[in-house]
Amino acid sequence: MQITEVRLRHLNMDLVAPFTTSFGTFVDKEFILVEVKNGEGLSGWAESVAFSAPWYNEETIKTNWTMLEDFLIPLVLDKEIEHPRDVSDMFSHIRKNNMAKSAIEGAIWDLYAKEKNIPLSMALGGELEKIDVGISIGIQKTVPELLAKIEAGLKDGYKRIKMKIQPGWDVDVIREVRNRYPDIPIMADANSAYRLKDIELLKQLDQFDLMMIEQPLSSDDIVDHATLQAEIKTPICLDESIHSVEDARKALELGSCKIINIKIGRVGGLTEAMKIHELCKERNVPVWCGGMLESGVGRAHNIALTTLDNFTMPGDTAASANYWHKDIIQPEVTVYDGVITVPKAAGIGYEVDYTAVDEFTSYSKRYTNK
Ligand SMILES: O=C(O)CCC(=O)c1ccccc1C(=O)O
Ligand SMILES: [Mg+2]
Repeated sequence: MQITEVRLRHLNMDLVAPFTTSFGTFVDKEFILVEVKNGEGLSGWAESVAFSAPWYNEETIKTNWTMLEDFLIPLVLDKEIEHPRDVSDMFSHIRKNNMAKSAIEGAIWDLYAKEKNIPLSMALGGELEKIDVGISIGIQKTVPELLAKIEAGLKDGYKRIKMKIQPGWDVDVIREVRNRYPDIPIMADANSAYRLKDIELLKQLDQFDLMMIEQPLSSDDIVDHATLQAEIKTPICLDESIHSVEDARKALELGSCKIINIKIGRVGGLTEAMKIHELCKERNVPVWCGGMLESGVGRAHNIALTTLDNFTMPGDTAASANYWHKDIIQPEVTVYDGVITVPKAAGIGYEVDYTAVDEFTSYSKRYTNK
């Protein structure tokens, strides 16, 4: 396959409600949408999940744009690409910048699947036709507001409730949630808000029968997490700490976690995500697909990846309407009883709505060698 043109667009979409994590609050989502074209009029799509500020990882929209423009696009434009799985090797001499790499690699996977006229899920080797999803609920101002959000999530049928925690919004809040809902699957995501010195507090979480605690300690740590995991019963799930299959191997060998959250952008693309999935499958470690408040395009990629058979825990890919007044794909992602039916159309399986894309685009740029 050959990419003859790349188009980057900068979009900004308002969230239906603010989303607060231990590192900050989102009221809208700025992101880069990548479109790669071949000579036959087909387009492949993906989005960068980098945020406007470097508060989840070191990447930002601007660093991603620069990496794409200066390094990554020139490496793929007009090059003969035998298979999208080769793209990550073409980028291997460029350090880090995983979200930038993933944005173009994902678009090439979509284009490849469209050229073959098969769904992206099939191109990845995924077989599930329906996937289970949960919902991620941000830090709220009050416990009643949190309980109301949980109630709504349960009513929509989401298969598990993830609540964000941070110092001051943790043990007491989870206790109230547990008292109100003794049996539901709950997990907590700290986004690296604690340190090993908080171990006594973290041990208290064991009483609530949580499915897991996600990324309690530093975003670059796997050593202290191993110490913590040895001291608590609740499974630790790593998110921020895992950037590659090598990171995953080391974390599993150290005993730093029992579950891994796979985010395509964080690990540099679908090919690396599949490698982590494979490693975890060999070692009987369950994985699930994390979310980054994606538009429908990123959501579609998450859905395709989740069709691989070791994605045995519900992911964060909730319905479009949970985030957006209007999404940029047709149809939007819908969830019934906590289940998404995997689309069967070619590529990402949803049509990108150019009118909606234009509405949210503040600037764009075309790259060709001509
Ligand atoms: O609903 C989603 O897309 C996931 C929400 C979420 O938990 C999240 C949102 C923004 C940044 C990091 C995270 C995370 O999983 O840690
Ligand atoms: Mg997380």
